[in-house]
Amino acid sequence: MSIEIRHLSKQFGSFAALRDINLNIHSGELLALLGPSGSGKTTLLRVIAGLETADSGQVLFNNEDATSQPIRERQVGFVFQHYALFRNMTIFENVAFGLRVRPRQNRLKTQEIHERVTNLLKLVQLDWLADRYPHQLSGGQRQRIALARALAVEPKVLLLDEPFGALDAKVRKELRTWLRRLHDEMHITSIFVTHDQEEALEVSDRVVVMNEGRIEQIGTPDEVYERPANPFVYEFLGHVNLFHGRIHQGRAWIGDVEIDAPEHAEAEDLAAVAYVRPHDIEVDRVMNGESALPAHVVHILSVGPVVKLELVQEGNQNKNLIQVEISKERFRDLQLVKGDQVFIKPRRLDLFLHQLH
Ligand SMILES: Nc1ncnc2c1ncn2[C@@H]1O[C@H](COP(=O)(O)OP(=O)(O)OP(=O)(O)O)[C@@H](O)[C@H]1O
Repeated sequence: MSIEIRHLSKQFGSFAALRDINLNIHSGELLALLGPSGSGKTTLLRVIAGLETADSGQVLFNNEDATSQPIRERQVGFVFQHYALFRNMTIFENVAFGLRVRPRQNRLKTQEIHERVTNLLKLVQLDWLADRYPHQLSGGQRQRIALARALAVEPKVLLLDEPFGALDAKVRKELRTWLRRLHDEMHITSIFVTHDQEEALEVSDRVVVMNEGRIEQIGTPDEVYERPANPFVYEFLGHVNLFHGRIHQGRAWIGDVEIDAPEHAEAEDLAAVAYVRPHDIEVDRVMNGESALPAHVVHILSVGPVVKLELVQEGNQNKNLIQVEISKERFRDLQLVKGDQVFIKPRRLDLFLHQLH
């Protein structure tokens, strides 16, 4: 089932929770809605589900307007952050629940219900827990059962609102991989709300980055991470260093370092900020080429395959730390210790005009 969202807006009193949202979700896609708290992710999910009505705009399921379609006709399955399993029912009965409460004329035969529930429990790899009660399961197991229960009624769309939000970091990571694999087998159009960037980037086919009720960028995890559309996305997705400089007729200067900026050919001596990821900064002990920024090392973190350096730019008023990531081999070649002077140069950067942000 494909989903199209057209010019969707929603106010709560005078507060705009969604502002002119436009989005196409492909059939079978796993899409993450990512953004800070209050950015409108849950509201958007609830409007798609039919739990909330928008003030204006449309939701189309398979090109048909679903805006006024009641919830039960939308065939959506839900999984929320807090597993809402029935405490007095076994795991098997929890998963079977949606099938048992169907009107008699649509209800499967007892044997068919048994088969479907058994298959689902196998799919979430918890068939051995069928006779237990929810309190006898771990948080991660309960979320997998919540997912099996949502899938039991064969939804066309699966909506997951921070499904792993209440779990500890290790279990979250395991369930991420597991959800990805499950989705690859089932191919149900799924929308997944999270404020955890790593989770969104690891699990989804595409990420929708939201902020203050608007979509800032839509793209594959690679696209939004490697080519952020604007400063908000840059800062929200991973660490980024900011260097202040100027742009003039297609050339930019950060300190003495001169950079091509063809996309700013029209700029006439404007203040700009360069956004540079920690792994996109070159470090050397000597000035390599005509220009580089002098800095000194204030901290070294050398655990794991990547060495993280914290530097302070010399002669710079603000003592903001510059974070740099280099390989262990490069670190060994440089033989750096705390206090050493280095010269740095951005290998790749994005320039944004200062007055716009
Ligand atoms: N029923 C409501 N009445 C009034 N304001 C609401 C209501 N529901 C949501 N809001 C407001 O709308 C904004 C968006 O909320 P929403 O829950 O969609 O954000 P979110 O991105 O999912 O945040 P979180 O990650 O914290 O869940 C918030 O500022 C919230 O306070």
